[in-house]
Amino acid sequence: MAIPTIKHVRAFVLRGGGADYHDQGDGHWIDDHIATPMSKYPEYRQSRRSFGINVLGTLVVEVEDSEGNIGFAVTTGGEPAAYIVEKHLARFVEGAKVTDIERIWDQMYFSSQYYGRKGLVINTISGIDLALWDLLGKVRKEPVHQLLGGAVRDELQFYATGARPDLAQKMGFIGGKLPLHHGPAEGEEGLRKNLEALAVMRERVGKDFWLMLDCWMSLDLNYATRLAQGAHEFGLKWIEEALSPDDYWGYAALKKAVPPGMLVTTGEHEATRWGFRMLLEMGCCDIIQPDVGWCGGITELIKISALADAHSAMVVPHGSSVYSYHFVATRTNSPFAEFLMMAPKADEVVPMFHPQLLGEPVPENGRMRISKLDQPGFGVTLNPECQLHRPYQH
Ligand SMILES: C[C@H](O)[C@H](O)CC(=O)C(=O)O
Ligand SMILES: [Mg+2]
Repeated sequence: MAIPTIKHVRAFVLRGGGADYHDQGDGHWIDDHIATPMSKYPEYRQSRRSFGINVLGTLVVEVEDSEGNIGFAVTTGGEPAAYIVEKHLARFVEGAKVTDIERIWDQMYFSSQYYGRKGLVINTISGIDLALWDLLGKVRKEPVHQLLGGAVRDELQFYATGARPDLAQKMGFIGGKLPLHHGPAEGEEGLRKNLEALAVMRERVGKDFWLMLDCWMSLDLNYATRLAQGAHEFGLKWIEEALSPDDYWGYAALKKAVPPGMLVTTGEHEATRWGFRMLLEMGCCDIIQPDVGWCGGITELIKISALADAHSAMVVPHGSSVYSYHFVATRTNSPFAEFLMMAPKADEVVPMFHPQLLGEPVPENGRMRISKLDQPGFGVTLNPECQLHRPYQH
């Protein structure tokens, strides 16, 4: 069979939720006084949008081959990412074969290393990489999980992230991860309130349901240690992203300091095999949480996951909807998945990247049959009602 070549790469920007899931309206639980590294400034404490968490918006990458097949993906990155796609990285994609994914990744990464390596540039590379996997799946008429070697289980099991683990329990999820509301600048009273919120939730869900705390990089080592110790009596399963992603030394110390049985997790703002190598070799955590749309895409996640396996660490990707479902299905060291509750009150299951994707599967009773992921590529289409904007062209 002749292998098609890639003819066009296009980058668009979209606003309003979706892959940039922090880009929500007023009153959403995800923007309600959540502890962040900016919480030390009172004026940026109440809302993450106030410091600009949603300035970028969604990046949509489309790749089209010589036979008219189109692969696409969404991630965070917006207009600056669209610029990088069109003005820089497109040259490594156009003209390549649809199977050249590994070489394209290598060229994108090393040609942008002098200004890239992490953050926006790796989000951008991830978006292109996911679009290429989607295209390959469409060309081969196979879902991405089959291209990755096939599913190792019949269904995925999910925990839910959101303000209402008690409702998530009723919806069949195996656990609930609460956002932490108060950072160190809110002192002892804030710490008390954090523990009270956990205690209230434990009371509501009973003793066996998993409860976790997502600290979104907001703490220091001392506070994180005290929070973990205080949370132990309420059966906290894990403390997530307690420290700055750059503080590998702090994570290694935190992992030693938490009560026995409590897990330390992090990695959603980490990128590439080299970043995760730091986390794994320094003994920073029990579970790594790469975001498929931010860590380098599927091509890089394969490497990150193999490294984690060799360190006996679990890989439970952060959010990222279908892009992580197809991966988690194929790995024994990814025993469950995250579902971000994007309903404003976290009281119902809505597709994580709503409204941008059509055909986006959601867990039912906290589970998803792998047969829900059997369409070619990632099995989703762009919602034609979303207004695509193409700010740059090459
Ligand atoms: C709830 C967290 O602050 C964040 O918005 C999502 C996240 O970190 C996670 O799902 O994990
Ligand atoms: Mg998190």
